[in-house]
Amino acid sequence: MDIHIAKSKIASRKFTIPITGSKSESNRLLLLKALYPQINIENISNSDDSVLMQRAIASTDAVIDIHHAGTAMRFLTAYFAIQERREVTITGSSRMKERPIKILVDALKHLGADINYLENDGFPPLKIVGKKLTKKEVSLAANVSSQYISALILIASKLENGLEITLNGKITSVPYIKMTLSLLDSLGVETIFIDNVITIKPQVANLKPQTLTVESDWSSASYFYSLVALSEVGTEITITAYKKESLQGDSVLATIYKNFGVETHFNNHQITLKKRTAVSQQSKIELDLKNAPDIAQTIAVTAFGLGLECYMVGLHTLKIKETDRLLALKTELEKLGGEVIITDATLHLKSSKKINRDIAIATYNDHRMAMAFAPLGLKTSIIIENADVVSKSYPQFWDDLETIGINFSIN
Ligand SMILES: O=C(O)C1=C[C@@H](OP(=O)(O)O)[C@@H](O)[C@H](O)C1
Ligand SMILES: C=C(OP(=O)(O)O)C(=O)O
Repeated sequence: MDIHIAKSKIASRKFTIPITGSKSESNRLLLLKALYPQINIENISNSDDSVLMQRAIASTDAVIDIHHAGTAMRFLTAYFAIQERREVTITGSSRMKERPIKILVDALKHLGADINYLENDGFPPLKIVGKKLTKKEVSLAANVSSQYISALILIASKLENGLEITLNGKITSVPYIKMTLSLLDSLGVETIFIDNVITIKPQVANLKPQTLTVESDWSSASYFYSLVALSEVGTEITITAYKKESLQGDSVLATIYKNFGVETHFNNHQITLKKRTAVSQQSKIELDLKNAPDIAQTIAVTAFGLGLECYMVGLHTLKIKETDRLLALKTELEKLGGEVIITDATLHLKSSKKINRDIAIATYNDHRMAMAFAPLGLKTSIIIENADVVSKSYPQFWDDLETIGINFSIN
C-alpha cells in the first residue's frame, strides 16, 4: 500500500490524540509478567512488536517467528535460555537474520546457556535449550545495543544468585537500560547501577500482585512534534497519555523541539505541542542522539522541511536497526533535493531552500522511515511507499494523521 499525501494543513480544530503504549515498556513488562504472573499491565502497546511478544510468550510451538521485532528477539533469547528443558527455535524476518546477537548469546553462554546458531554465526535464527543458569557474573560490550543488556537484566532476578553485569566500552542507549532497571525496582527487585557495573539481586520472596500502567510511546510522539514544527505559528496538537517524569529517553523531544519553535505543555496526562515561534533559516541544529537513537529520522526530516542545517552524532546504532537508517535517510532526503553526508555514526544535513515534489519515499521495511517522512506532506505532495510498515510500532498512525487534517489517498 502506497500513500499519496497531497500538500496539506493541520485543520484548525483542537485535537486530542490518544497514542498507544510504549512498545519498549510493554515488551519489558510482558517478559516480566511471564516471569512474575502476578503483574497486571495497563495501556499495553497494540504495536505489531508487542503483539508478537505476547504471542511468543503464550506459544508452545517449537519455532517462534518474531518478524522484525528487535526487542522481542533479544529479550526472548534470554527468556528461553532459562526455561528449563524447553527447546525452542527463534527466528525472524530476513532483516532480523542480519541484526547481530552474538554479544548477548556469548554472555548467556558464559552463564551456562545452551544456544546454537542455525544459519550464520552471530545472527538469528537460534536454537535454545532452556537450562538452569547458576553463574552470577558476566561482562559484555555495551556500545552496540542496549537491548542485550536489558535482556540480561530482565531475567537476572530469576537466577538463583542474581547477576552482576560489567559493561565494557562506551554505553549506548542508556535510558533504555535505566527503564529496564526502573521497572524491576517498581516490582520490588533490588538493582544497583554504578559506573559500568549493574547488580540485580535475586527474586524477592513474595512479590505482591500489582498493576503497572505503560506510558504512551514517546517515539510515536515525535511525528506530532515534527508536524507541529512544520506548521504555522499558533498550531497546536494535544496527545495523551504522558508523564512528566518519563522512563523513556525519547521524552527529550520536549527539549529538542524548542530548537524548532515547538513548546510542550503538560496538563495531567496530556501534552500540548504548540508552534510558538518561527525558526530562523540561519539556525543550525547540533545534537548527540546516543541516548535517543529512534528519533534521529524524525529530527532529520523536520530540519530538512524547515530548510535548516542539522548535524547529529551518536548515531552508531542506526546501521543495525530495521534498515541501515543512515543510508536510508541520505538516499531519501537526496531524492527530495537535500544534501546529506553520513559516516558510521553521524549525519550532516546541509541547509536547503527547495523540496522536490511528488517524490516516492522508499521505506525499507522500516516503520520510522514512513512516519518520519509523512509530516513533509505539510510542505509538498509526497508518496510514502509500503506505508503499512507503520504497524511495527504505531498501527493507527495513518488514521491519526487523517484526524488532524492530513489529506491522502491510498493506492
Ligand atoms: O530496549 C529498547 O526497548 C530499545 C532500545 C534501543 O535499541 P539499541 O539499544 O539497540 O539502540 C531502541 O533503538 C529500540 O527501538 C528499543
Ligand atoms: C529500533 C527499533 O526497534 P527494534 O530494535 O526493537 O526492532 C525501533 O523501533 O526503532
